[in-house]
Amino acid sequence: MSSTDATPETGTSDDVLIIHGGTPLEGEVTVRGAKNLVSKAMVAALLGTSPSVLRSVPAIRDVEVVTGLLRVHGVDVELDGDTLYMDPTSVESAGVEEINVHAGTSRIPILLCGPLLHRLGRAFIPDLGGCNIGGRPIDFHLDALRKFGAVVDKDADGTHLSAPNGLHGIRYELEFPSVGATEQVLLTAVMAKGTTELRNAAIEPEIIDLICILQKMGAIIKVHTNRVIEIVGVDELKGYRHRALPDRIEAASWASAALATEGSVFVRGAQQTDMMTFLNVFRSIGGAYEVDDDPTEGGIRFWHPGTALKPVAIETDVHPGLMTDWQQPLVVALTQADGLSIMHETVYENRFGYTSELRRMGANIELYSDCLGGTPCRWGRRNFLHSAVIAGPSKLHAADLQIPDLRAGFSHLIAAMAAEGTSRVYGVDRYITRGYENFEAKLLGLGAKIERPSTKIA
Ligand SMILES: CC(=O)N[C@H]1[C@@H](OP(=O)(O)OP(=O)(O)OC[C@H]2O[C@@H](n3ccc(=O)[nH]c3=O)[C@H](O)[C@@H]2O)O[C@H](CO)[C@@H](O)[C@@H]1O
Ligand SMILES: C=C(OP(=O)(O)O)C(=O)O
Repeated sequence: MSSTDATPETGTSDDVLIIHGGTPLEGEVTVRGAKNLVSKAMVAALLGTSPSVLRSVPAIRDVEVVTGLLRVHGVDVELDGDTLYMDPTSVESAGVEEINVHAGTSRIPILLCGPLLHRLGRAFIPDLGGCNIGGRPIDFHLDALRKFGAVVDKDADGTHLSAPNGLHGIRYELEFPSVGATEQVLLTAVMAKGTTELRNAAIEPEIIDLICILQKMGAIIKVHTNRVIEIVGVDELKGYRHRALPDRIEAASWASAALATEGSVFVRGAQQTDMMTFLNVFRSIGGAYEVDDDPTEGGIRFWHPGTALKPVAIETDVHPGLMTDWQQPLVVALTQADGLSIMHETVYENRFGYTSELRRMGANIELYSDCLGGTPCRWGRRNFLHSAVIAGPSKLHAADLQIPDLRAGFSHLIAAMAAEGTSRVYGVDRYITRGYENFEAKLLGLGAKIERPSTKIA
């Protein structure tokens, strides 16, 4: 599967942000619904026989992409402020070309399979987008769909699926607790005939929120201990009303930015329960935080305490471990810690590409083909052997940076804000807007000195 994000292009046009670094970020930002839930919640709306309403929807490109996909299938989608209304009562199949136009850079089309097979008896998956962070196969998805009873045909356009004999519940064990494959099984099993038992499932907060949505729609889903999820198929689901859980990746990105720039940022909407592992790491590094758990106005303030940051040895993992999408902004903060840190990536094959740009800025980061402490990775075959060793503190200096993917891009923004001098970061519109709402306005609100080539800062 190819990725539209796969080939970073040298920025030539206006897709560049000029950052005058060296200013601590101070102030407040608000995070809305999580990118990694909202897009899936939109797919779930396809399963309903009545309209769904999703609140706290962020203005990000992934939402636009899924809106386009739902519309080509005849779903009426309207956005009012941050509330999304989706009416799937006239769902219809769409042509390959129409779907390709709307597939964009997202990985979401793969998740339409189950709902479309239930609603229309067939589905089509184009080449998928998403971040270019190593191989992103869909073998678990297709294997599970086949077991549910789908017939899968690949041709030059993409993958065509049909379900001539309907879909039936399965007993299935994932080789790795894949987020997307768990969602695939959930979205298919809720209306399959009989019961499905999924073992070694992913249990990320976004998945639990998706389960809440499906339950509101009429599904019967039991989350057992030890990564086992049981789904009893039902004949019909109705629409839902739901407020998306806040984006814990965006929240952690702002927290890391506060630490790396020696600032203080209140992230309104950030929730302690979904960020416990991050908060432990943040504190271990020496960062300070305070939780305000007011249900509407609350959030978490993150700040640099004014004393030297401490090195840590950590590894990414599936929930409840340290999220792989938290890794890149944290590494920038670790360039400022006093000593040797290790960040071991166990989820993706190739998620340290961005460190070469940090090295050009003066960071002392080496990549090693070894596991943390020489021990094998927890997930058998996931032994990708990728560790970054960060020797800090390093004085970062300005550079021209080319963003390779979404989270790497935000880490480049943080590095540029922490660095002395003026950096140019290319690819912000192409990559950052996929997952960070109004990031420029938020940066300006925090006192960052940024400008577009055509504008002047005050
Ligand atoms: C839109 C969305 O929610 N994206 C998130 C989702 O991605 P996504 O759902 O794509 O990530 P997965 O959890 O599925 O992938 C984890 C690992 O499993 C592998 N794999 C996955 C499926 C498959 O069929 N075969 C296979 O080998 C992948 O290559 C990767 O090495 O979870 C990731 C892990 O928390 C996050 O980084 C992404 O931000
Ligand atoms: C990897 C990410 O997303 P996606 O799965 O949409 O590429 C991410 O959000 O960092």
